[in-house]
Amino acid sequence: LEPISTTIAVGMAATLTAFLASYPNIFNYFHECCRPEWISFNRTGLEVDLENKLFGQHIASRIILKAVTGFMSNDNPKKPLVLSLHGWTGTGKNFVSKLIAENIYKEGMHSSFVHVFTSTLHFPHPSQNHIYKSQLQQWIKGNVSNCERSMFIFDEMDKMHPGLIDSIKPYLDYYDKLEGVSFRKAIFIFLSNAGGDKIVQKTLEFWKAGRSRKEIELKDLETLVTLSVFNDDQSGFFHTSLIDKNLVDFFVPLLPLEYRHVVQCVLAEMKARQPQPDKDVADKVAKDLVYFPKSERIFSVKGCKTIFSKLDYYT
Ligand SMILES: Nc1ncnc2c1ncn2[C@@H]1O[C@H](COP(=O)(O)OP(=O)(O)OP(=O)(O)O)[C@@H](O)[C@H]1O
Repeated sequence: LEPISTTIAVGMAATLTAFLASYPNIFNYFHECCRPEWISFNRTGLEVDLENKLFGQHIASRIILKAVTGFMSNDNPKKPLVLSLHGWTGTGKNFVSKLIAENIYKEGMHSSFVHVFTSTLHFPHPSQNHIYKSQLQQWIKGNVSNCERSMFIFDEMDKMHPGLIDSIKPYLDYYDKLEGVSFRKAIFIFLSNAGGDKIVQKTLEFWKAGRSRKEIELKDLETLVTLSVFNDDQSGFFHTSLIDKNLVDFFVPLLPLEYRHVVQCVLAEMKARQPQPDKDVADKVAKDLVYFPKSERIFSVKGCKTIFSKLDYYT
């Protein structure tokens, strides 16, 4: 009979060998790298997250699940995935981008393959646009050559200078390779408030007609949003040919949030902080927010945006 210590040692050696076989470079196990161990799409995870964590956005949930699933399950996409998310403030545009990132990258938004640009923060001075342009192009190219499954999120896209948007256009197109780099597996997500007022108008129309919000379909909003974005001279999309060249694969409208959605947001945040969420406190927080339009007071002016700091005050 072998001593127990020998059996354990043999077992450990076998485990170590198997481990080293799957990780030829042990460094990759601990350090994020561009490999399936770190980047792999979890469709069920995204579906469950959209269902349970994103409130009041039935259209966005459906499009995003379909778009991301289709793209990530295609090993040879013809172009990068380009999503343009539109909606009123605090309706979940950044939040849903985070859910996408978390279900693709093990490190979620902290992944070194997820890059966020905020127009007013990263490109504040129009006079520097020529510098921003080449920096942005170099940055995108460098990151995609490092990892083709990179994700780029552009926040406040409506405040981005049209020239800057134009400079990233080639990367969104159907090119096989650009200067030796293929961009076809990258994901670009544009976030903006552009078209948000049209989405509000339509949602209000349904409400006034006594129709359920869930009856609103993408076709009720898509043309409205693209037209208003395209014709809005305040918007960065204006003058750019992102829209007329069909480089955006999906326009994703986010609906304005109602009182009941705000309550859901507060309860979700409470749950994250303590095991027993308190519905009365959630109601109090939601009641103290401002709702519009003035006569009907249906939609939260700031969506779910400010509730987190308010919650500290109520608990
Ligand atoms: N539809 C939603 N469902 C669940 N939580 C939401 C939703 N909308 C907003 N939230 C919560 O509110 C926070 C702020 O929302 P978020 O930053 O996503 O808004 P936004 O649409 O990007 O706003 P802005 O246009 O002002 O940038 C999120 O981190 C999330 O916790």
